[in-house]
Amino acid sequence: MKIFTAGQIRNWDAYTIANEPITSLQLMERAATACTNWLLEQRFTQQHIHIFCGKGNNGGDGLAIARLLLIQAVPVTVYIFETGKKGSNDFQRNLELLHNHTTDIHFLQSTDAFPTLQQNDVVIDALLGTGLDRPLEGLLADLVQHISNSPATVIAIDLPTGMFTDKSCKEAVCMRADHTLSFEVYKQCLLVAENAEYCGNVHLLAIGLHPAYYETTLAAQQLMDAAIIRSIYKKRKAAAHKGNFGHALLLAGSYGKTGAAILSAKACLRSGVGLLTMHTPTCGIIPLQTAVPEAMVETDANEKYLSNTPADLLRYAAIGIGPGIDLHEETANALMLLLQQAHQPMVLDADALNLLSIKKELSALLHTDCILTPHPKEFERLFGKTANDFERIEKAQEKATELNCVIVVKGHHTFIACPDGTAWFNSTGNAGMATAGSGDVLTGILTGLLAQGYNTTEAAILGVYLHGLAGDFAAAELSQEAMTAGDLTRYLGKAFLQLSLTNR
Ligand SMILES: NC(=O)C1=CN([C@@H]2O[C@H](COP(=O)(O)OP(=O)(O)OC[C@H]3O[C@@H](n4cnc5c(N)ncnc54)[C@H](O)[C@@H]3O)[C@@H](O)[C@H]2O)[C@@H](O)CC1
Ligand SMILES: Nc1ncnc2c1ncn2[C@@H]1O[C@H](COP(=O)(O)OP(=O)(O)O)[C@@H](O)[C@H]1O
Ligand SMILES: [K+]
Repeated sequence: MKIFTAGQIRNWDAYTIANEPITSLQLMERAATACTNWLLEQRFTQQHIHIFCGKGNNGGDGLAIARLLLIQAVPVTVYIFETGKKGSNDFQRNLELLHNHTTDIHFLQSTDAFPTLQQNDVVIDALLGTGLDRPLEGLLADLVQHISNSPATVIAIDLPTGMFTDKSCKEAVCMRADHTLSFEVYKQCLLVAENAEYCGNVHLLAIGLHPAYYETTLAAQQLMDAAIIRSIYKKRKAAAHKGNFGHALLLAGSYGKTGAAILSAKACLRSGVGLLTMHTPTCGIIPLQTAVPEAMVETDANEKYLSNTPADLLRYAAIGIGPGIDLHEETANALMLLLQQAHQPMVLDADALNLLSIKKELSALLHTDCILTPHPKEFERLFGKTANDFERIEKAQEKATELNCVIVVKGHHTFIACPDGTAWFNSTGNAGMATAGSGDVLTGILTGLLAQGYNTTEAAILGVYLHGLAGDFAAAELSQEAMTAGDLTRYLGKAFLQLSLTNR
C-alpha cells in the first residue's frame, strides 16, 4: 500500500472532487459516515460522546459526525475551539445543519470552559488534521493536554491533533489518542515508533477517493501488504531437491553467546534453506551440534571468538555474519577478510555492524548484495545521531543509495531502505518481539532466503514480514510477555503456511 504525504492527500481529495465528480461537502459526509459507522460497530455509542472541533475541515468532519450520531439517537455534546475567525466553508455549512439537531454546542475560549471528562466518556478529536502548519500553543495546547490527561477514551479523526503528517512532533504537544480513524491510506506519521503512543490503534476507513489518482501517483514509501508478499514468494517445485535451495553460511557466536548462533541457525533452517554450515569458535561446537543437528559446523581456529574465515567460501550461496560474535580485534580482522574474499549475498547484523562502526574503513568493502540490519542504536553507531524517527528514515534512504545496499532499520514497523530509492514499512510484528535474540532469528531467516535465490530487496521484504508474522502468531498463542525469540522460529511454519494459502 502506498504511503502518501499531506500534499498528496490534499491532491487526491481535489482530484476526486474534480473527476468523480463530487462536492467537497459530500466527500466530508462520506468521511463522517465512515467514522460514525465505525463508532456504532465498535459500540462506542453506548457511552456519552464529547466531540471537540476545530474550525477547519477536520472540525467539519466532527460536526458531521455529531449530526449523524444524533440522527441515530446517540447523545453527543459538541465543543468548538473558538478562534474568532470564520470556519472553512464546509465547517460553516455543517454547523448550520447541526443547529437543526441540537443546542448542546459550546464555544471554548478559556480553560474554565473545558469540560471535566470521566472514565466512561468518549472524546472525538476533530480539532486539527492534515492542515496543521505549526506546533500547538496557548489555549489549544492546553485543551489537547486537558483531554490527553483525562481518563476518557480518545478517538482521533484522521490524525491526533498536533501530529504533523510528514515530520516529527517529538518536542511539541500532541493529542494522546486510543484510536485514530484515518482515511484510505497510511501516512508516514502513523507508522513511526515515536508516534505510536499518540496514535493508539490505527484504523483505515475507505471514503471512496478516486482510484485513478492512487494508481498513477508515485509514493516514496510503501507499507508491505499481502499483494507485495505474494508477488515475491516462490512456491517450492514438487520435484525440487536440496541443491535447489542453496547452501548458507552463518558466522556467529562467541564464548557465552553460542545461544545467538543456535537461534540464527534454527531460524535459517526453518526459512527453507537447502544446507547450512555454521562457522563458530571451537567452544560452540558441542552445544551447536546438540541443539541443531541439521546444521554442519566448521570451527574457527580460536576457542572463544572468531578469528578467521572458513575455507572454500565459494561453496556458499549466501552468508550471514554477526549474531553474538563480539568485538575482538581478530574478529574485526576476520570480518575484513570475509568482506574482501566473499562476493555472494550477505547479511551483516549485530556485532558485525558494531565492528563496521568502530572500523569505518570496512564500509568501503561492502558490496552491492549486502543487507545491513541495525536496530536504532546500531544505526546511530553506524551513521551518527538523528533527532527523530523521520530523520533516521531519511538517513537510512540516503545511506542505502550511497552504500548501494539494503538497510533494514529494525523496530516497531521495521523500515527497509533499498538502493534504488524504494522504501517499505513492515505491517507485521508486535512488542513481544522486543526480547533477547529476536534479531538473531531475523539474520538466520534473511540468510536462508538469500541462499534460496531471493535478491536482497526481496529477501529483506519477505524475511521481515515473515519474522513479524511469526511473532504475531507466537503472541496470539503465548502472549507478548511469555514469547521468546526461539518461539519466532517455532511459529515460522505457521507464517509460511499463511503465505501459501494467500498465494493460491
Ligand atoms: N474534502 C476534503 O478535503 C476532505 C478533508 N477531510 C478532513 O479535512 C482535514 C483537513 O482539513 P483542513 O485542510 O481544513 O485542515 P485542518 O482542519 O487540519 O486545520 C486547518 C486550519 O487550522 C489552522 N492551523 C494549523 N495549525 C494550527 C495550529 N497549530 N494552531 C491553530 N490553528 C492551526 C490552519 O491555519 C487552518 O485554518 C483532514 O484532516 C480531514 O479530517 C475529510 O473530510 C475528507 C475530505
Ligand atoms: N515493539 C515492536 N514492534 C514490532 N517489532 C519489534 C518491536 N520490538 C522489537 N521488534 C522486532 O524484534 C527484533 C529485535 O531485534 P534486535 O533489536 O536486533 O534484538 P536482539 O539484539 O535481541 O536480537 C527486530 O526484528 C524488531 O523489528
Ligand atoms: K484530529
